Amino acid sequence: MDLRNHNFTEDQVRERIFATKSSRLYNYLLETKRYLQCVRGFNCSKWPVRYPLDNISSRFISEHGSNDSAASSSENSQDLQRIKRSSSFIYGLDHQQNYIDELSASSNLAVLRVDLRFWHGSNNDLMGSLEQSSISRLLEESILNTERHIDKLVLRVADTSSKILVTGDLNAGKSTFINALLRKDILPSDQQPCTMIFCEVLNASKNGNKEEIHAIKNISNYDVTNHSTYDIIEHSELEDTVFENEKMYQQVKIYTKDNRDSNDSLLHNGNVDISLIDSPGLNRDSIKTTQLFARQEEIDVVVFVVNAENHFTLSGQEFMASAGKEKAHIFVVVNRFDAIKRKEKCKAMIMDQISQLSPETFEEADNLVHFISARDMVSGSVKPSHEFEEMESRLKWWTLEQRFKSKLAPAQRYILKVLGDLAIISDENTSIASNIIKEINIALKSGMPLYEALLEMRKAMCKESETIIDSSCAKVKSHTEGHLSTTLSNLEASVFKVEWPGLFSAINYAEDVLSGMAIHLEHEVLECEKFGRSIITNAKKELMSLDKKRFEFENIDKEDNPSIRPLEATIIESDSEAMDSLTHIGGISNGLDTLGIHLSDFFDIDWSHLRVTGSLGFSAGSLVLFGSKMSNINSLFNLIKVSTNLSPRVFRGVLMLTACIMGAGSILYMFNETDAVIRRNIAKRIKSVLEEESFVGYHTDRLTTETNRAIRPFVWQFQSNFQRMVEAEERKRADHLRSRHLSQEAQMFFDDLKAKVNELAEKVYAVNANDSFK
Ligand SMILES: Nc1nc2c(ncn2[C@@H]2O[C@H](COP(=O)(O)OP(=O)(O)OP(=O)(O)O)[C@@H](O)[C@H]2O)c(=O)[nH]1
Repeated sequence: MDLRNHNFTEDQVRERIFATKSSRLYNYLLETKRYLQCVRGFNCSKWPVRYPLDNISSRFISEHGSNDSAASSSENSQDLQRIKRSSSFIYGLDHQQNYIDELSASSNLAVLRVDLRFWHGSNNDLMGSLEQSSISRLLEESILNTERHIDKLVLRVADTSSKILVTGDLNAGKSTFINALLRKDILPSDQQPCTMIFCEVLNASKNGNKEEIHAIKNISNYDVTNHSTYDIIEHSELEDTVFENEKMYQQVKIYTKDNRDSNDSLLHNGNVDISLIDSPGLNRDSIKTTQLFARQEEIDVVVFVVNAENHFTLSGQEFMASAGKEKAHIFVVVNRFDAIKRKEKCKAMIMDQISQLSPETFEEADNLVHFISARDMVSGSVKPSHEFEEMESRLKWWTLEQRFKSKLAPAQRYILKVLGDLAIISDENTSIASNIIKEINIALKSGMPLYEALLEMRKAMCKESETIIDSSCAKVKSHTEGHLSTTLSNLEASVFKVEWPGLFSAINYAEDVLSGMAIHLEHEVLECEKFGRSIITNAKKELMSLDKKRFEFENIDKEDNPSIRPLEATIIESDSEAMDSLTHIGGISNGLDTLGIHLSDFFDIDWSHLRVTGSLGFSAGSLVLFGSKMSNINSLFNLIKVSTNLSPRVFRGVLMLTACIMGAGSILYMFNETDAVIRRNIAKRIKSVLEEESFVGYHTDRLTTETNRAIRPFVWQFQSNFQRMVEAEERKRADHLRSRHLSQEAQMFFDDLKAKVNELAEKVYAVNANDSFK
């Protein structure tokens, strides 16, 4: 809609255009901030946002608060082009050098640079010294700073007021000039240089329509609605405060009413609230502070008051040169012109100075340079001169005009720069993500056969390790069982070597036989234990050779599994422990330990057949036979059978004779066979005791169990080594899958961001902030 066709005044048209553009830029600023927050959130929670390394500068080049007036259409156009052509880079997991090379060809980031003051070196060193996570953290900080700056710009775009800074040489008449604009004697003025602090004059509407003077100690905390952030002073105290400033105030804000018509008033002109800031006169102490003040973003216009009698002093020249860099145009008021006699000469000299100090201002001199006498206007008692009126209307026009440049253009320019950076970052991250996905797909595909082979190998080798332990235990079992059973069967033979000392030492002999058999048995048990150890040693060797095969499994990266120790090391460390577990503790049998010599050990009595044969038996009549063996008895009965054909008398005689012979034979036999009887009886008793307590079974079980126990930990370790290898492979695959998923997410996120950034950039570019009437 063309507003000029609707009978609006020029100011109204300008204001409406300004309001529309402000509102659009306001929303674009918020949208840009949302994108930054999204990138920051993505960086924190999902994906360390990759950063073009050639944008890491050793000094943080802050774009914040940069030359607002330098914002130009051509620069914005360049930013837009930068967004459109933001290039893609090749980057992969192992392509860091490639990455750096490619990056050198990339466009530069304008705002989202990271601060790397601590780093001095080449990009190659950088990759070594800086992890991706550190760069991401720095980027996050940079994004946060950018968001904070956007917050400031949002406030600035939303702020409808404008600020005019009035500065100039000492005693040039700055305070008088402001009073003249307000038609009020509000600021103290003196012939002596007097203003010590910045005094801002604002419309009372900004303070709930109350006329008050706020003296502020800490301007950064100042809040007009919070009384604790300032002191209210009376107008009568203002002079002392401004001239002496004993309480060290940083700034004074004077809220005043301008009862004039809005067309006449500068403070409330119907469209924009304008505030005027009186500053201390320029000298060596104040010039830096005033330069800084003038550079502030909220200062829309700088009015430089020159004393017509002095022209531009050195301080004035210095200020003009420095302010000209920030604000190309300076509104120059040459005051005290009434005191000049040769006015044209004075004008020419001052114009000459301006042409050198600020050519832009000189070019717009009709609008921007005015020769006046402010003192004539104080209190509004006098009708303003034509020059003063002209200056006043030009100042109002210039202030409103400048708002486009000072408020909207920086915001527009800043948004385009941020969007340009986001486009470059999006491109880079999309490209990196896509390369990561490709590499992961290759790694997953090529790793699959290896993984399957590993699983297969684990299955076979774990089975083999179980076989080793089972066959070892089976060998120990059968050996112990067989060996100890044979030992028991041949127990008598084990003491053949014990010498028979004769009948009178039969007890000693029996004791020797008993202990000899016990020693023999223990020796045989030890033999079995020794056999068990040899089996364990073999089993370990077999396990070690299996473990070597595991360790040498092709392509398995040992560095991935640092926790897996070769089995050999563990076996060597625990060797003696494993062997000791087979050694019996205490005696080999409880019964054997308590077994003593019995009287029956000396007699060969078989109670089950009710027969007694022995060394001392000799009763033929009672059919109880002594000192004979089964062969004797059989002979006797054969003899009896033969004798049944004899007469009773003869038979009795034969019987008696036989008994005598047998008795004598038995005595003789006793002398000859006692050692064998003792051995036999003791062996029999030992066997019976050992059978009762399952001697063979006990030792067989013990050695089998201990063999199992000695080998089992190594089998477990071997199996767990394999398990860890498999788990490491599975972890690697899971990591790959996770990174692929993240990379896919990142690819989509940055693709989407790039599209949104492009779209927004077009809209921002379409706001012609530099031209208020288009
Ligand atoms: N002749 C003449 N004197 C003026 C004019 N304007 C101001 N003065 C006088 O110049 C002196 C200084 O005026 P101020 O307004 O205090 O000057 P200032 O620049 O604010 O002074 P500082 O802030 O202290 O540097 C006063 O005595 C004024 O009366 C003018 O237009 N003509």
